[in-house]
Amino acid sequence: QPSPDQTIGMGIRSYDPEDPYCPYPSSHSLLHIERLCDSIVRSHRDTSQFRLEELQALRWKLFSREEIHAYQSKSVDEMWQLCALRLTEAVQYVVEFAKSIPGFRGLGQNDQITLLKTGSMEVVLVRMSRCFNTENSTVFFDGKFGSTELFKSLGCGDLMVAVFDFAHRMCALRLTEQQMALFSSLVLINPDCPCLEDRGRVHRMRRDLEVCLSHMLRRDNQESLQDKLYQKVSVLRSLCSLHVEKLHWFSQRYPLTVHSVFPPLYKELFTSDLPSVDSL
Ligand SMILES: CC(C)CCC(=O)N[C@H](Cc1ccc(NC(=O)CCc2ccc(Cl)cc2)cc1)C(=O)N1CCC(C)CC1
Repeated sequence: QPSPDQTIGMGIRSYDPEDPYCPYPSSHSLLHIERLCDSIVRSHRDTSQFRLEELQALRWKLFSREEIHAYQSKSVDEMWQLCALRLTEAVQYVVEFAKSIPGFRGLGQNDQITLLKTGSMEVVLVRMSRCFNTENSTVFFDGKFGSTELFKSLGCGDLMVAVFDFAHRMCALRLTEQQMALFSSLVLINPDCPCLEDRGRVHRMRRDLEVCLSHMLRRDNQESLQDKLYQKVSVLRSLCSLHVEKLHWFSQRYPLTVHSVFPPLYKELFTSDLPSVDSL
């Protein structure tokens, strides 16, 4: 007698729930999809770095003129180190999120790292909208909210404008945490990544996540959001390559800083040298 979730909805063949990505014909039981949604939403909540309520409570805690002046008086490499540290922190939470996406751990180590190398920065930029205040264009950084002027000494004003502009546009979509969770998992599970070893398996994961997202948007009566979200992916890619480009510019001018002070995880994810696994 097949167990209930092996026959509900489109699913016609039983599958091993322990290995949700064993190859089976393109059919998913509704229960499988709803379970997948729930587990991704839970993972997002458990790895979101800051709860929305915390960020809401802090959103009018702005830096004073003196504090802003202090940041602007930091040297280029000092400010870069601080931002790289914050970026690495944010990436580490995204790595934990990725590892708890059903099926991700089932991928080969190299494919996990390949997906993280490209996707983790993109998810950081998606999540960043949670700590962005569109009313005064400020972002949570180092305990308070600051505008682009805070980052003047980085010497990459164009990137800052692009990052803040993207945060504005993400906020305009007014995603719920559930929708952000699913969108983040879609950004990470990218079968178009170059040099994937088991592309088929990533494809199957991706297809289920797409079914999850459309299922959720239908439930939220917001199907129009689907196209807007998929359009955001290309902006994310360009924003990430701008980050990497600026990092190369910076590492040429301050090679010692990048090679001695930058957080190890950051060097692996955003530089071309071969990744190691343990620091993940
Ligand atoms: C609270 C949670 C919900 C989410 C927490 C969160 O999103 N933290 C981010 C992480 C972050 C940090 C830095 C950047 N980029 C830059 O600084 C551009 C220059 C650059 C490029 C490359 C390197 Cl190596 C170093 C610096 C992107 C993101 C954060 O701390 N932010 C948001 C973005 C501004 C620019 C800085 C402050």
